[in-house]
Amino acid sequence: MQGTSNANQRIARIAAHLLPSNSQMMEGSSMNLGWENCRAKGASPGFKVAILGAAGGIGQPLSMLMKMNPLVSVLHLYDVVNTPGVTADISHMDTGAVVRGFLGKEKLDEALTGMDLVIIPAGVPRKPGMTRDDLFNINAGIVKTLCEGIARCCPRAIVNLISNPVNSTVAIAAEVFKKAGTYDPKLLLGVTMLDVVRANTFVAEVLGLDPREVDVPVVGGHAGVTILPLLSQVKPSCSFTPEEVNYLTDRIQNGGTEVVEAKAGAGSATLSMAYAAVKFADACLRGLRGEAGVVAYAFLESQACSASQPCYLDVHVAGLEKAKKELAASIQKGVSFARK
Ligand SMILES: NC(=O)c1ccc[n+]([C@@H]2O[C@H](COP(=O)([O-])OP(=O)(O)OC[C@H]3O[C@@H](n4cnc5c(N)ncnc54)[C@H](O)[C@@H]3O)[C@@H](O)[C@H]2O)c1
Ligand SMILES: O=C(O)C[C@H](O)C(=O)O
Repeated sequence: MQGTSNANQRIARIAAHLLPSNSQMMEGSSMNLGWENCRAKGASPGFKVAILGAAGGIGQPLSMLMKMNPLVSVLHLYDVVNTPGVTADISHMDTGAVVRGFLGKEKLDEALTGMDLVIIPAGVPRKPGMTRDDLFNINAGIVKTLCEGIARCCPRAIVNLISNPVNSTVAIAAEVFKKAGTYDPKLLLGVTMLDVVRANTFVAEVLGLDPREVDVPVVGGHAGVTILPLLSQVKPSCSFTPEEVNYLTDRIQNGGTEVVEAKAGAGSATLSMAYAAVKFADACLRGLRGEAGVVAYAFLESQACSASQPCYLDVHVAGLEKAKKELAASIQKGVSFARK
């Protein structure tokens, strides 16, 4: 993730055709476990998923929703506080996944061993007046430690990274995995699905449609101007006035701040984030099991948009240069932190 091409890491299309190699590699590995081995006592066949930061504002509803996902057979809940209570509570739900709780740093490796998918909402949230980048000093270290565990215990797992600032934490994770020799850009995904969820909702409001009928591609990173809603690519096909474009772009780019201010010091988006994280995780699991045509957006390193192969976005997206500049700086900040 260096230079211009780094700034271009942004599109995520988790299409099933990208993932067969991943599935194949996992078949032969001692970590992964084909469908049969994924069977836990009392559970249906399915995937093993760990949530790191499971007792938090996002972690709790996310754990509940993942327990309801039929593709999950084993759910590991890890946090440095309160995991036993959350685990006991969630484990009483009469759905297929078996739930296990892991409390404290010494349990991290156990929580991660054998996982197919690791979702990370660990870290502190914003308060009014803060930027996501203001969280860097605390969250960078948390993400680094957790990713070192992933490299040790489940190097072929898909990682869904939620902890902010996503534009830098993904770079930190990538550096950790590179150092461990386990980095595969296809497996490391910064979660920007909440931007898509918000865009669908706000665009549907303007168009007078049901949000479930609306599909707004949102690319780029996950902070202010780095969030790039592609309003010309909305489905169903439609057009907006310049005023609508300004209103929608501003609202989508600042949706997180809208929630932070409304919560007035009690944190940032948790419930909509848990919903978005599950939507994204479900897309990953469906891709992983070989389902065709699964498409989602995330923040990742993409060779498709390198300097030598300009991406079509370079031509069409207003604000892209601004986004690239800010992304390049955020990525570099993460890289420098991880390398020091
Ligand atoms: N990507 C996105 O779209 C998006 C959306 C909303 C929030 N976020 C980010 O998600 C993060 C979590 O938000 P929240 O509202 O759930 O915060 P929270 O404070 O409610 O929960 C965070 C949890 O992380 C745990 N934690 C802290 N250090 C840990 C460690 N070393 N290992 C494991 N767990 C650890 C805490 O104990 C806590 O339970 C924040 O950084 C926030 O900015 C991202
Ligand atoms: O805005 C935040 O700090 C949390 C999150 O990134 C969001 O978009 O809601």
